Amino acid sequence: MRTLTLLSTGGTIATTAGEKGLSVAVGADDLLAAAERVWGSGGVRVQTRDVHRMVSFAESVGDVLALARAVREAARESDGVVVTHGTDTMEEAAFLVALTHDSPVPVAFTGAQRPFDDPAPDGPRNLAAALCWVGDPRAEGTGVGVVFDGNVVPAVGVRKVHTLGLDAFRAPGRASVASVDADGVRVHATAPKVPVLLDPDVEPPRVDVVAQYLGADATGVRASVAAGARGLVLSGFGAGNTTPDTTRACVELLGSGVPVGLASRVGAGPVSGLYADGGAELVRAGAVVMGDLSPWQSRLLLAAALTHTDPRGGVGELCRRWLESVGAVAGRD
Ligand SMILES: NC(=O)C[C@H](N)C(=O)O
Repeated sequence: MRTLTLLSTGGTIATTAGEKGLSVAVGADDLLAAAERVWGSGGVRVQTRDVHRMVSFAESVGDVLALARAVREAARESDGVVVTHGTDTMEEAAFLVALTHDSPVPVAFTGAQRPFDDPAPDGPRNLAAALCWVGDPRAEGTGVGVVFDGNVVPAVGVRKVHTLGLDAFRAPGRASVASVDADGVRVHATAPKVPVLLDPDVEPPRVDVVAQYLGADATGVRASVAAGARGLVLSGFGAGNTTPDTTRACVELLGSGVPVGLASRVGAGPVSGLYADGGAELVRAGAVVMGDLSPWQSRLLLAAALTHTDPRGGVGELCRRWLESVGAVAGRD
């Protein structure tokens, strides 16, 4: 019989209503029992562990690294791993775990938009689908994904696309790997192989995201560096543009050896250095073009790359090769 591991971390899926608002009240065993009422136990054995009990907007990078270590352990002793997690930072947590995951054992993040005690909760069905996916032999070697509202989406490129709707996770411009319903799993596409870039025992350095908005000056850039950021990612306009003040400050930073990643605030599509005095200027100065990754995933990629001492061609080239291998930027040859 296949053995799966369910790791619970909290999130709305595990919350109930109280006087002050929703708070985490339920652990892995109760979540599993609710999921098994959806389609039964599926002939697999599921072992459970509560890693922590938090809403995901309160998690730190250190908390997610502790989760990555729990996933590593679980992958050694089971055929598939499911993580229940808050949706607010699921796209970052799943991505960070994907950067550390070096096993063919599939990992699925899932959660809910409605609390555990909602009269029509989505959590049990999402969890049932996630267990069904990682318990399917065709999931082996597909890495880390997010299973939500019946879709299986790879962690790389995934975004939360709705604040409250049930169909809350997509990777715009990328295919779903599979779908899951009461009939079982339908496989649609091959998941990209994700090269390991981060040791989960190593805390990466601080990398900040700097937002762009009409008339933004360079205060955010300067404040981040003053606060100790070893790299920055710009959440740029459109295909990756920045205000003149931001461009000037970042060109200066790049000149002094601080890596700057270029991403977009748009929500879909790749960035490209097109405009003089905007993205083109930054790319000429050596900014790392983050392809279609969100600023939040880009920031974790750059932080992970910075844990490597003197990588061949530098940190920017390490990111570029990684982005190319997961299909986030176009290949050179
Ligand atoms: N739907 C959710 O899970 C949102 C919740 N605030 C969380 O991220 O923990």
